[in-house]
Amino acid sequence: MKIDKLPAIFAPARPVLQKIEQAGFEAYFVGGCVRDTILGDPIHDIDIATSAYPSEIKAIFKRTVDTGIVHGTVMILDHGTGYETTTFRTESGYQDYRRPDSVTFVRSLAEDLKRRDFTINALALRENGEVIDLFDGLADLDRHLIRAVGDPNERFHEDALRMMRAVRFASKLDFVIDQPTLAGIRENAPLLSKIAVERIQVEFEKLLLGQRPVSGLKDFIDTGLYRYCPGLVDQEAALSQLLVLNNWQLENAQQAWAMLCFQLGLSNKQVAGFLKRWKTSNDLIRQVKRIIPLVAGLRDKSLDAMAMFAGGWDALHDANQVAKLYGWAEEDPVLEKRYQTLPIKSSNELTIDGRSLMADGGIKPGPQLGRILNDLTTAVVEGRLANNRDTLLTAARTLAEEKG
Ligand SMILES: Nc1ccn([C@@H]2O[C@H](COP(=O)(O)OP(=O)(O)OP(=O)(O)O)[C@@H](O)[C@H]2O)c(=O)n1
Repeated sequence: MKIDKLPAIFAPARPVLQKIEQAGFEAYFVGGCVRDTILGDPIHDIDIATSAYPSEIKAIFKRTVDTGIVHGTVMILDHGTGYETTTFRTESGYQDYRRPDSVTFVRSLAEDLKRRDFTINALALRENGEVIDLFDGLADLDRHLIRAVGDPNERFHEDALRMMRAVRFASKLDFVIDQPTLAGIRENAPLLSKIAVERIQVEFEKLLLGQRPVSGLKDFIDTGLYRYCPGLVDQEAALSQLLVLNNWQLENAQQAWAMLCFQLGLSNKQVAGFLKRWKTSNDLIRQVKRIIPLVAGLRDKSLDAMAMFAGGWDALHDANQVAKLYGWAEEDPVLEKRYQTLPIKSSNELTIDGRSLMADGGIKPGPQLGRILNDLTTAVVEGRLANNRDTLLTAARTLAEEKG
């Protein structure tokens, strides 16, 4: 097969291949960029495979960065764009830089392609648009099939993360996993426990955010992969409940993890522990902890002004997206209007603060000051007091007398 017109993103990359070829080596576009070109999906980055060793690439190009030299990867910098260029290799432990000795360089493209994970990822593309398809990857793209290249057991022993990649691609592309490949996952699932959690996390998140998460998740559960993921071993029932929800579509990582934590029934305290085991960022943990009470508020129809104020718009929007899965969401514009009509959206907007309560309201410093400030904030958010300086100072004095 020959692609007559490559997507525009390849235009500046073609001279890079030509230059490597002119130096006497082979070079091809490989991996996701070829798959996505044929599917007509957006392409994020262009990977190159070559017969040249990293030192040889570095001799050809002036500007390179050693991004993964032990794995044979050098980034070529060309007119502001980086191209990851990797020497043909056979290996186990893709991207696992703790195991650099698991790589063997080879000089043939066929050797390289046959150690790749799935047939749809084992296509190579020449600079002139010709596709090299040694394992029927084109037919599998056509029939929407995820199939290991050669023996699934061998592929999963080389890198157990590939089992997570299979379920991720099933969700992301809305493809089906071929039976022998699925059987291979079932058999080798325990190998996942050897894989760094950070790598599993990336794939699982992509699964949850894919086109058809329910299909990837079904395979994730049926093959037993979930047992080797942090905090999920006892959660088959809760995970399976997700499969009966209409095919859902989430927008971002915080929604995905909030949905998962909510579905698992985790308290806000447990959320932090669970997500730490998954090694997500602290920022994500903070966001999820804001979203979950809002989802519960939508479920219980108890979402009041103070809850919306405390959560903020971003968390509220995310919570509504999660609530959609369960049929608890409010119409987006209705929710937005409710939020927009809050008298204030942040405590910065209050016409008083701790300092003015002391200076102009005569309130003494101490815990009482904090309590009064909280009461005033709530009263303004709930529309019981106007956000007017004199009104609030008077109310503060009354509260101070009451609280004595
Ligand atoms: N565990 C892995 C990881 C990657 N690959 C090979 O390396 C290519 C590039 O991998 P990567 O960039 O991680 O993923 P993509 O397939 O490009 O997919 P995406 O960009 O959507 O993540 C894959 O297509 C596949 O040929 C592999 O065989 N085994």
